[in-house]
Amino acid sequence: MKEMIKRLSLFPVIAAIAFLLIQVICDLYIPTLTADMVNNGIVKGDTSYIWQLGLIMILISLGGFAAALLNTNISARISYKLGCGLRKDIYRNASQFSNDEFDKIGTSSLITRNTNDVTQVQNLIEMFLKFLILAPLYLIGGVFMAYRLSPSLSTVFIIIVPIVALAAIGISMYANPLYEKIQKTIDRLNLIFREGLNGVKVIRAFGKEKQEFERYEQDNNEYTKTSIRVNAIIGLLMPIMSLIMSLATIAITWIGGKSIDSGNMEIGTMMGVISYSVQIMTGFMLITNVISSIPRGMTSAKRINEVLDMTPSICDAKSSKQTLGQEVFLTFDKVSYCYQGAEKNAIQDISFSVRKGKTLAIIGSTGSGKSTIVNMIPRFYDVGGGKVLLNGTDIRDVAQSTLHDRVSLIPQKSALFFGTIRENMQLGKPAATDEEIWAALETADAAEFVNKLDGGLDGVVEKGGGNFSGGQKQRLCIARAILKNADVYVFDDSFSALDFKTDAKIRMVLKGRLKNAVTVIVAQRISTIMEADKILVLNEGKIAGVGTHDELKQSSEVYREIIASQFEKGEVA
Ligand SMILES: Nc1ncnc2c1ncn2[C@@H]1O[C@H](COP(=O)(O)OP(=O)(O)OP(=O)(O)O)[C@@H](O)[C@H]1O
Repeated sequence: MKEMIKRLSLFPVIAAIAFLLIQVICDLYIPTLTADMVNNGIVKGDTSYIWQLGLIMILISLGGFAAALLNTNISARISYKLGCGLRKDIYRNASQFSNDEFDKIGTSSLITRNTNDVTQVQNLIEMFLKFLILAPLYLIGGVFMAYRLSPSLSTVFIIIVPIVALAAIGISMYANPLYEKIQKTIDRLNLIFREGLNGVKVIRAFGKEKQEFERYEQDNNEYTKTSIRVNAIIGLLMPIMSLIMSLATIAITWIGGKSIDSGNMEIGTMMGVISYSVQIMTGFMLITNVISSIPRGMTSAKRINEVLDMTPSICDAKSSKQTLGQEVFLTFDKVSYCYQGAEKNAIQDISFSVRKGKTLAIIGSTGSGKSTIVNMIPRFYDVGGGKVLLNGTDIRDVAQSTLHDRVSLIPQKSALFFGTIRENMQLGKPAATDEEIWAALETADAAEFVNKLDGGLDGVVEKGGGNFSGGQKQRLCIARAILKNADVYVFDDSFSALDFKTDAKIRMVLKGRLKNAVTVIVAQRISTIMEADKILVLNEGKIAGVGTHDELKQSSEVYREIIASQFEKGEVA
């Protein structure tokens, strides 16, 4: 929470607290004036004193009202600005994360932290500025003012206030871990809900709706059970406080009544002390209302700090050279990588080199490490051993922005964004003209269907490209990637949704267009890669063969098995 408080601007906080103090002083002064009015005005029948004091009381009440309004306004501004800053920083930090950090925290948890957790912290700060300071001031101020009126009557408060305060602290400490559990369950609920919505078609196709619903229901019940438990504990506070304060009021009336009887106390004094008991009670009520926000807000602050303190494992070295060599070539030199928590390397001792104008193809069974290799090229993961060199320079010695400028990646999963075709294409080259975009679409065999869209380049792309078929999405992604002027073009299984004819047609046009760059193609189909200058055959993360199609047919058993399996399916022409 300290880190959250450090983010607040000093002046508005001081202003909010100052107005709060004015409000409390005004509120606390009223019972003393009431006692004075009863003892010296009403009992003695002094009308002018009653008018005079009445006017002062009205002015003080109005002052307290104005101060409360200003405090509320400033507190809301402070807390909303804090929330805005936190969301911005979480977004900025998370956008620097490498895949390792995303794997560690999880996308769903990041979303919960950026929404729910920020709101909890925001609420706590607002409550803190409005009530959390007010409550102890009412308590301490009320006891102090009551003591000034009657030391004997206020001994009742001196005994009960610490008891109730200790009960509140104890209950809050007990609730703290339960709030942590609640936040984690919300993370899981979000994860299952998100997965369920994204994969709704698969779930239906496999008839797994019931199992998925049960998985969700289990966490949902857990969340409800824990929330009910927390509320039952926190809910104890209010009745306990009410009971104690009622007993206190009875004690004050009894002791006060006896003192008035024996002529040792005036009636106004007892009325004043009872008014202070109401204010002390209000202080406790405020604490009760906000006490649940404290552990919840603190848990959320901890979760937010985890994201803000997380330094991306992949960052620019201080010695980052800003330039790459002029001669275009890509080299992997004995590269190995092991995913976090995995028992063995996903890829092991991978070495190859490809020059400008040449195509390297990577083939292998699922899970053999193809995507892992291509993710190393833009440094989405850093090598565990060995090195990756672009144009002769170790990519870790280059600023990431320079590297990303020179690498164009078409990921396995087509990523299109809500907007227009033009906006999506311009991600590849922000200043691309319509002619350039049409030329790229032509190369990717996408011009024809884009032409038929209402609005052409202004045609709408729905979220995730939902209004296009799998093959159309892949073609749009290819067009976007080749618009970018890069040294390396990486196609990670980007032709899989295309029919054989379109696949061959696009690859032929691409060969001419990308003649000044290195092309890396990952594919499952032999027909997609058989014309490549060099084919890398992967098996369980290791190289099982390197060569051209004809060479591998002779030398690689794994390659022959892949060909045989595809002949059986009739996939190889
Ligand atoms: N984020 C990850 N965390 C842990 N292990 C992973 C992760 N991503 C991949 N792996 C593991 O690394 C190995 C290689 O995976 P990779 O995705 O590179 O294979 P692939 O050849 O591209 O597979 P596919 O053809 O199915 O896409 C697999 O055993 C996989 O289970």
